Amino acid sequence: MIMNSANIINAGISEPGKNSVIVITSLNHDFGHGNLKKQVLFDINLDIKSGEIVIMTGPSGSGKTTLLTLVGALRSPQFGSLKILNQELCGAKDNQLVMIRRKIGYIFQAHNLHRSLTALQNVRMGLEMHGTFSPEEMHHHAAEILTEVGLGDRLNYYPEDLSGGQKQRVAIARALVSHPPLVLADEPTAALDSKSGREVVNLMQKLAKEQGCTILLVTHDNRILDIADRIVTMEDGKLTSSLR
Ligand SMILES: Nc1ncnc2c1ncn2[C@@H]1O[C@H](COP(=O)(O)OP(=O)(O)OP(=O)(O)O)[C@@H](O)[C@H]1O
Repeated sequence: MIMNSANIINAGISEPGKNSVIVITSLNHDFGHGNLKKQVLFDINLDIKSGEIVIMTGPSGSGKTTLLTLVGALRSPQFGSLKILNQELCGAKDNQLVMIRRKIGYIFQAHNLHRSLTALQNVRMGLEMHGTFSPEEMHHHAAEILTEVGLGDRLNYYPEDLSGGQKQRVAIARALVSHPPLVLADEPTAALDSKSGREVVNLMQKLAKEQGCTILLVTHDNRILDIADRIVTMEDGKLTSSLR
């Protein structure tokens, strides 16, 4: 593992908020209005440091995906405080949410690859939205990270010609190609057999540690808990425990 400053800082005792990528304070969230109003998150407090891999587990319907989408700036927080990379998302304007999204890599259960694009073209998309790379640079970086995830001989394959594990590896390459400081993953192994699931999380862990990025991963898969630096549990909309 390549040690970077983030790992070294995390090895010691650190103050709340310092070197934090995610700082959540007294966060509540409701769905619906009036009689249909339902509170799904209650007084969430969480501080995740740079370079940490945190797994969130908990029963179905407990609020994990809701919290992940709030952290990912994919829905707007209503009450409390949610700071991602020092940007407050409560009350943030749309363009501020868009800027934050560019700094986050997303990996979902269903890989969400574009069927009409090759593996290489799908990964390139992870760079195109930044608008800072030439076509040659995008090609080079996409081919390089696909080779790193073991798909150097599948660059021009379409998703339908790849296995589930290979598709998820393309999704990981797409999420990490721009070296985002934060990666959010929702059930990344749910559609995979245990061997492919293990390969996929090992790969996420390796790339994340090399790049020094922070990962927040939601899973029901007990077989992958060992990759976490910390495990937090959601129950009935409350974070009930935090184990290191
Ligand atoms: N868009 C929505 N509108 C209304 N209610 C919602 C919405 N999204 C989620 N909910 C409700 O919020 C609660 C939490 O859902 P959420 O998907 O966050 O749970 P989860 O822990 O991720 O579940 P799972 O493990 O099954 O994915 C559930 O009761 C769900 O029905």
